[in-house]
Amino acid sequence: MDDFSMLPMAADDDRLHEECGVFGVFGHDDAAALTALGLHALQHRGQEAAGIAAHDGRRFSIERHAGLVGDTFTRKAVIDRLPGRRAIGHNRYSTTGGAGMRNVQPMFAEFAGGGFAVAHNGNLTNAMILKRELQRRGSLFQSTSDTETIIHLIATSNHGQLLDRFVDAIRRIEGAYSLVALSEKKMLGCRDPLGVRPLVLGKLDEAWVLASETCALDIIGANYVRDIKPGEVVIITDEGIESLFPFEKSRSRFCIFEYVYFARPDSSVDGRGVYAVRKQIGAELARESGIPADVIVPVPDSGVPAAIGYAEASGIPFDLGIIRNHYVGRTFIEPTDAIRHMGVKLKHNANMGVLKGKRVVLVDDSIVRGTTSMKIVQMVREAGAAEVHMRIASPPTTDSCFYGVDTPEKSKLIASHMTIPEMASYIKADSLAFISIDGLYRAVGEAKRNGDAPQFCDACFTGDYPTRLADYEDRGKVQTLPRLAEAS
Ligand SMILES: O=P(O)(O)OC[C@H]1O[C@H](OP(=O)(O)OP(=O)(O)O)[C@H](O)[C@@H]1O
Ligand SMILES: NC(=O)CC[C@H](N)C(=O)O
Ligand code: SF4
Ligand SMILES: [Mg+2]
Repeated sequence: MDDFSMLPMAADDDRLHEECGVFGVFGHDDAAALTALGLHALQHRGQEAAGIAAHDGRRFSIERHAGLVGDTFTRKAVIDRLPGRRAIGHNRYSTTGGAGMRNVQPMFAEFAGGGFAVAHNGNLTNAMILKRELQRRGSLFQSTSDTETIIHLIATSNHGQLLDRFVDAIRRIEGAYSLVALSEKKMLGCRDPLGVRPLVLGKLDEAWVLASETCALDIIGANYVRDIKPGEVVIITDEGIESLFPFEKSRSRFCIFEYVYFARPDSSVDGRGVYAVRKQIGAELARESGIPADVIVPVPDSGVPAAIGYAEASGIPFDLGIIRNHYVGRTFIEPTDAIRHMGVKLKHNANMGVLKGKRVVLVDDSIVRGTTSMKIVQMVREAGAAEVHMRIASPPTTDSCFYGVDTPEKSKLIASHMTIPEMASYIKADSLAFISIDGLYRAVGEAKRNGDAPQFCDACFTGDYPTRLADYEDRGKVQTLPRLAEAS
């Protein structure tokens, strides 16, 4: 069997998966409890497992558990096992390596100079190549996650001080990473040179806070200070905060899909409110591909802000024609194929009174495999709609993500092998339109996409990857089989 355990995993089901959330607090008596709250606010970024590592000035403690933050970290006994004024945490949705406990973060290592815990959002694109090289030199990997590579690069660095070793390690990794790490004396935060994944700095009284998104600052009442810059390493100690910029300056390529789908609408990235951007995408979409209709209906939850923007710009009333069941867990187990095909009905149901006899425009953020749209169009028709038009708040998803978002492989992306009219007939919509790539850029405040130097990562819509994909290009070569069976 070919092993691609160190390559991003292809999602087995029909939805886009989240990525990960990271959080850290330095200098607060309730560091672990605040971290649990921060992770709870970031729960949308990963639901497989959660973990917290804390340091009390003498020792580290760590708790890692499968499932949601609230399943474990609301228990006083668990928080009591995480003493200290410093803590970091992680919500995981795996992109490299299975979902088993040995891959759950934060990862912890004992170096000659002391303990080190690290939490990673993103995905490394050369982790497998580095892993092979490190193993040949004697490194013993405990997991199959890309993140562990960073630990071995630090351990085997020729530099002396931990910070120099850390910088040496991040200079060798490629791809996307927002990291939060804890050493004996410091909390580190860092973003890859292109700043693909988000990371913000906040302050709560005297304590420093790092978080994937501003909504995690809000939950604990911390003030937003600023976004960590692409390629920046922040070093937080009892003496204060310092920054290093160990990379050559390059243009930022933040993930544009964070604005479309991943980030929480109440978060801001680089001063742009995610909710406002989503509404603007809807407005652009209405201008680009408006159609006479009676009602604008979002596919909840992720389609809601774009549908509001579409309705405002088109002057057509917005209404909730589809109701979502919030108790369907994101990892709901559908035991048989027949039941699996009913999947969307478990989550969405038509609100007949709003749809009957109406010309309906459905607004969703994206089409990945087409499963959701096909089922929703059918459901809306069965509820008596006269016409069903689908409008999508992102360009067609033609390519997989290698930077921390678990998309299916390219061949499973409907837009990789169908034209828009073919997709329209596949999902049985009366019409289908996607926002243009320039329309999307306008919605985030740019005049248009700069083809020579794109302002964002938009590779899943353009195939224009901002970094080399070394492991992917190398995938035909010898693979390292995981020796230990693990949950996938
Ligand atoms: O074309 P498909 O393969 O069906 O995938 C596309 C759907 O997946 C996502 O929603 P999801 O159901 O993941 O979650 P949400 O509730 O956050 O919108 C996205 O918002 C689309 O609705
Ligand atoms: N989605 C993510 O950001 C995952 C982080 C890391 N690549 C892992 O698989 O654990
Ligand atoms: S490929 Fe798409 S989802 Fe992945 S980082 Fe780039 S824009 Fe974001
Ligand atoms: Mg959705």
